[in-house]
Amino acid sequence: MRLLIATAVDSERRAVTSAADGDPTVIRLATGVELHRVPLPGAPGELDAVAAGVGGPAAAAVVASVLAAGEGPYDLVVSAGIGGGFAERVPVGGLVVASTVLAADLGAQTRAGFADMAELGFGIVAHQPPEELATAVATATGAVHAPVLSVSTVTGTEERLAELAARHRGAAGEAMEGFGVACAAALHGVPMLEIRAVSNAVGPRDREAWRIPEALAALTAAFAAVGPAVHDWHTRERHREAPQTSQTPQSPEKETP
Ligand SMILES: O=C(O)c1cccc(C(=O)CC[C@H]2O[C@@H](n3cnc4c(=O)[nH]cnc43)[C@H](O)[C@@H]2O)c1
Repeated sequence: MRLLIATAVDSERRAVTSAADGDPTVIRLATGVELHRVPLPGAPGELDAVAAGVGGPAAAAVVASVLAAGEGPYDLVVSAGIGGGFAERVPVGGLVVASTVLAADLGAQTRAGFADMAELGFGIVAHQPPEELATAVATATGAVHAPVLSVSTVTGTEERLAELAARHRGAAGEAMEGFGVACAAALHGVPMLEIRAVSNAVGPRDREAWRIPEALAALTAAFAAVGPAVHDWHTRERHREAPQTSQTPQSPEKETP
């Protein structure tokens, strides 16, 4: 089993790979993108981590290029990193595993308010990670399992917080890359998850209140714990896909004279 983990920056990538023992093997692709490969903690397989850049466009471009580069095949893509948390659902230092990955600000401003790309007739604004897997990973990591919003602008006011919370009731997290990673994974037919470690509360900008080291430590703990849940899901998926073998004994082949 092989997983591709896309973080935005190097510190997040290191937080992921440091869940495994030993130094990563670095694989430099023709594009210059670096994969940092470690054994998957707690299960057979490998994990390739890439720092794909901040924001959805960079994440989508890099993940799509890695999936096309031939280091796989990958069984799962994970968008992982720090993120904002909606305070009533998850504390700073906590984790969110996305039940839905939502493009929260991709759309148009109309006189009647915001209209998203789906309402405008331009495709989808939500990707669904495999429900059984996301639930198992949330349980294994102690994460909140709820929608995560992908935005291009980090929320920095009460007004914006209220607007997003009203439009996406139940959302627990906000980050920038999930939807881009999900688009790339979907293009290649690979299942996808998003895991966010909360570095700050979504709301009025307060850079002093960000807790990046605590969130990175939570990210490492999450990746130390996900292996068995992912392995069990992958095994079940393989059994679902495998053709049933016949129980009827085969008659011996006739020998040609
Ligand atoms: O507000 C600032 O001054 C500032 C300075 C440096 C970086 C930032 C970022 O917004 C980094 C975004 C980066 O981290 C993820 N992230 C973390 N918290 C949030 C959030 O509340 N809303 C959206 N994204 C967040 C994001 O996925 C990026 O990778 C700000």
